[in-house]
Amino acid sequence: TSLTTTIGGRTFDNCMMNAAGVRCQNKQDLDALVASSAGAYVTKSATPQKRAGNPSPRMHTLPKGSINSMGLPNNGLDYYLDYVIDDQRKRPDATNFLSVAGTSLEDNLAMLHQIQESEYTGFVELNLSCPNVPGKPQVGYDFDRVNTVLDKVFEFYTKPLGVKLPPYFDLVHFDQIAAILNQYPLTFVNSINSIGNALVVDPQTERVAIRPKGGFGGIGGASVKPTALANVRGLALRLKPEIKIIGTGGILNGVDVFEHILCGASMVQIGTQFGYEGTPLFDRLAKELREIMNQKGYTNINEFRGKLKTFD
Ligand SMILES: O=C(O)c1[nH]c(=O)[nH]c(=O)c1I
Repeated sequence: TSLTTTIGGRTFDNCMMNAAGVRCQNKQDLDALVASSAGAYVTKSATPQKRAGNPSPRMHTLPKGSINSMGLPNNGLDYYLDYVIDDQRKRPDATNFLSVAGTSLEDNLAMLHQIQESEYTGFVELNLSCPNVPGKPQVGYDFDRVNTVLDKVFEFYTKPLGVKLPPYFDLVHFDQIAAILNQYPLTFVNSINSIGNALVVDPQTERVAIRPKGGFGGIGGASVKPTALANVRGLALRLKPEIKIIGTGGILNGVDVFEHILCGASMVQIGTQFGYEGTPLFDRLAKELREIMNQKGYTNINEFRGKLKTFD
């Protein structure tokens, strides 16, 4: 049973990888992903300069997932661009993802110009959905800003690029965001980012769980899977077929991977659970997905991608 998948003309021997932000901030993390059975890696979302991020405690684990308000801590674009270019020289046949999350249009354009001029030939994931930079609304929830950003980007950027989107909660919003995205030569769309600005309370101490923003942060893990599947399916039904979908959110087991692919995902990313389990996760998920595929008689993931049934 094959878990290979193709996006933007690049073939990945495994349809599973990490989600940006989790165990991908420094060279050691990324080397571990390279050494793992993950089909690719994505780097921690970069800003032009190194950032310390929000004050701790800024991440808290829950039985049903996690809450975080990291605040975009990262080593700066140069660090990650150097890493992916060095890796590309060593492994020219591998395709990976460089995530960028400027806190302004100018920063995003400056970073993409730098990447465009570089020898990097891999994918860029433009993060339009960081919920945790105080005072900075998520671009993904302002449709005019999404249009403006993509207009400006595709004036000059010619390498394969996708966007990381926040979860939407209204079918009209699926219609609106898909109508915008379908106008651009996007290689992929990654859905979903964490469910932003949730609140976790500790009833013992009667206090919030994390320090930044009065305790408000993005939720990941098991509890977000129904929202993640809805967004993957909602976009799969609306986006032009050349825009592939990366499914992220609520993946703990092989069955969750299967469900994301059934809803239309070509690749899946794992965040919260990868944070807990580390790279052995990818071996476990592949084994579990293969078991499901064998039971159902599928030999590759193309046979069931997007084949979710409805009652009608
Ligand atoms: O707080 C973060 O660093 C963060 N946290 C998230 O849950 N999603 C994001 O895109 C980011 I950039």
